[in-house]
Amino acid sequence: MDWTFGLGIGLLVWIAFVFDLFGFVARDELLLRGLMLVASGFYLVYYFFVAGSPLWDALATNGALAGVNLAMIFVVIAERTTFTMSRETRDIYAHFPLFTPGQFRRLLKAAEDVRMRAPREVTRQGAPVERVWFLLAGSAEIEKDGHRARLDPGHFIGEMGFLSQRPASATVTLSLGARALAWDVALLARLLERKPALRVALGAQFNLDLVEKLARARPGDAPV
Ligand SMILES: Nc1ncnc2c1ncn2[C@@H]1O[C@@H]2COP(=O)(O)O[C@H]2[C@H]1O
Repeated sequence: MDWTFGLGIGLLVWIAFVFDLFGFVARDELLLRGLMLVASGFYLVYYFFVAGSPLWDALATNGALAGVNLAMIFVVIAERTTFTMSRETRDIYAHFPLFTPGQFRRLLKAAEDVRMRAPREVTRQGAPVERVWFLLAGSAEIEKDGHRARLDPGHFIGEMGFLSQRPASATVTLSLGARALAWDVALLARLLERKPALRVALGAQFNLDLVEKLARARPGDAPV
């Protein structure tokens, strides 16, 4: 095949070099990977045509690298978008605006989705918090020092004890038919240790939840 175009097949290597160069200065992982993938394409064409017969070793190794890069591009896209989430998962994700889709998937994977077949006490005032809960549907009754209040869906339960490493500040009972996500505190702590970005996101989400709970209370309200 005639590759001269007046410039020679070596032009492909220079074009690939420009894409690689822009890739190396890109700060965004997806952009970097995309540019490197395009560069790989030019290299592969070059290796195919540069000699009398294709340079199979170079084609195989560079092709494999391009394949891995392409797979990682799909992973990064999945981490950044909600494309692959079911409608139900997307509805739950709406409660977690401070998480990237990827962080949310990780958090959800560590959770148990529990539906209450009977009212269930999930924290007891003064006792250690065993699980952090997020109420998705139904309601919860909060009882503290004889005062009662209702908690609606969209709030955490047990986050105060988890954050402060103190016993539960109130007794909370989930209603019959309620649905909640539950995280074992030891497993959650381990997960957050391994994933610092997730720890930051969950910390911010807890803060937001506490602000909403505080905003509902009026000065002089009963403690719950
Ligand atoms: N005033 C309040 N308003 C809303 N939720 C509360 C209030 N007090 C306690 N809770 C919740 O009840 C939980 C009891 O266990 P924690 O103290 O770990 O975390 C507490 C909060 O999730």
